[in-house]
Amino acid sequence: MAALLNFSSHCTSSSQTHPILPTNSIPEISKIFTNNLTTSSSSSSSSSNFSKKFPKLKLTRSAHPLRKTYISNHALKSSQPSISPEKITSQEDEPLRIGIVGFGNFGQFIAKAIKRQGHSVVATSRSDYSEYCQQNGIEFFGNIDAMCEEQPDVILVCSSILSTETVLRSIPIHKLKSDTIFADVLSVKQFPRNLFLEVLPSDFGIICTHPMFGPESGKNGWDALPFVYDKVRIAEKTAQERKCAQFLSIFEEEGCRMVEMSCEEHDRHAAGSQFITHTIGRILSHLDLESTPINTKGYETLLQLTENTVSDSFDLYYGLFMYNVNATEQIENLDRAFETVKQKLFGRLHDILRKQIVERVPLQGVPQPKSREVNPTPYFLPNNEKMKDLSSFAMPPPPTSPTQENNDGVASQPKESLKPGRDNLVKH
Ligand SMILES: O=C(O)C(=O)C[C@]1(C(=O)O)C=C[C@@H](O)C=C1
Repeated sequence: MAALLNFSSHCTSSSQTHPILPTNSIPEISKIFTNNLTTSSSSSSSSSNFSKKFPKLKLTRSAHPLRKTYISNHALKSSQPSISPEKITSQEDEPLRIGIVGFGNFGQFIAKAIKRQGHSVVATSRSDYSEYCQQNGIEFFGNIDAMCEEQPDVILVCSSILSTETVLRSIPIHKLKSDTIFADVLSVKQFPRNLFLEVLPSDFGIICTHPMFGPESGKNGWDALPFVYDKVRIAEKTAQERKCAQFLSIFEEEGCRMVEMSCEEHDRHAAGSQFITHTIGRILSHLDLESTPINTKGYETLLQLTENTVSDSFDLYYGLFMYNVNATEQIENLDRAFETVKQKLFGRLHDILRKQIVERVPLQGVPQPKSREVNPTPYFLPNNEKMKDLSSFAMPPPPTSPTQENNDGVASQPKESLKPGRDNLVKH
């Protein structure tokens, strides 16, 4: 186990090149990710009545009459005492200062909403985004140390799944306020939760989130799009709790459907939905599908799915697989499902063929033989006469003359040129 743990940290650490995994080690690695949950509280302190606790949010919600808050079992089961609304947020709360670590597409996409909601953003990234930040009212720092000196209330990790551990371990934690909240937006949830719990000091807050949309699917607004969150470790009745509520209100105010859910539950659902979607998209991309003049709606959907999937990085897809303990099972389910479908098709074909061969049942719609022929030849096969010389029904009969047509209307080929195989089946 220890060796495997080392292996797991190697997998997720600095270099982004991972050793090729022996297939049989994948379930073992999956177990590590689930078993390594030592201190996870995975709790949600509040929750059963989100809107009561956030009167400010209620106002916005009434402007969206169709919006519903989905409260998961996880949230309902929470045994934590509820807290009076005034202790959670107050109208006088200062806007948050949010530090985004990893400022690629996704970081920029989230930053826009944070700004729209009146909070300030500082950002850092391996690449230089200073120009973009200057144009968008964001302070950019070329190194993470300088950004942490700004002491953001929330550090929002927007790195890729594969680089998150390296990024997290490079943050100079001692420069931050002791009640800083760490949040992430990864498409997998148990992995960052366990990592945060392992690396961050116990006073630091932890909230794991997953906006179930991105720059493409959320480009026309976030209304009714699901936003999953798990308040893994937020100190109750403290400024940290208020800041956490303010942070969540960004997404609520943008119109998201807030879904409080444990990281385990998220990963189970996401493996059966997002991971399957990306897998089908990746498979289809290998078919090089092209638009035709007669596309059906369904086909258009597949083309769109393929395009969307391949425009995401392969690292994202690999992350969805490698860092979700449920993904391997889904690949296996998919394999089985494909086999079942093939069996259904070929099984039926086989039944028909056997009926013809054994029970001599003629195929519907196929011309019946002349009455003097007692035993009609199965539709697929050469007639009995011609079968005499054949070692296999795949071999057509020897020609009587090089170009003479046989009874089945198929020109015979000279014997020497015949090889057993699909192309030599008698066709009608
Ligand atoms: O909108 C996009 O660009 C996305 O690809 C979004 C998408 C997805 O659809 O799988 C990708 C990553 C996020 O975790 C959530 C959703």
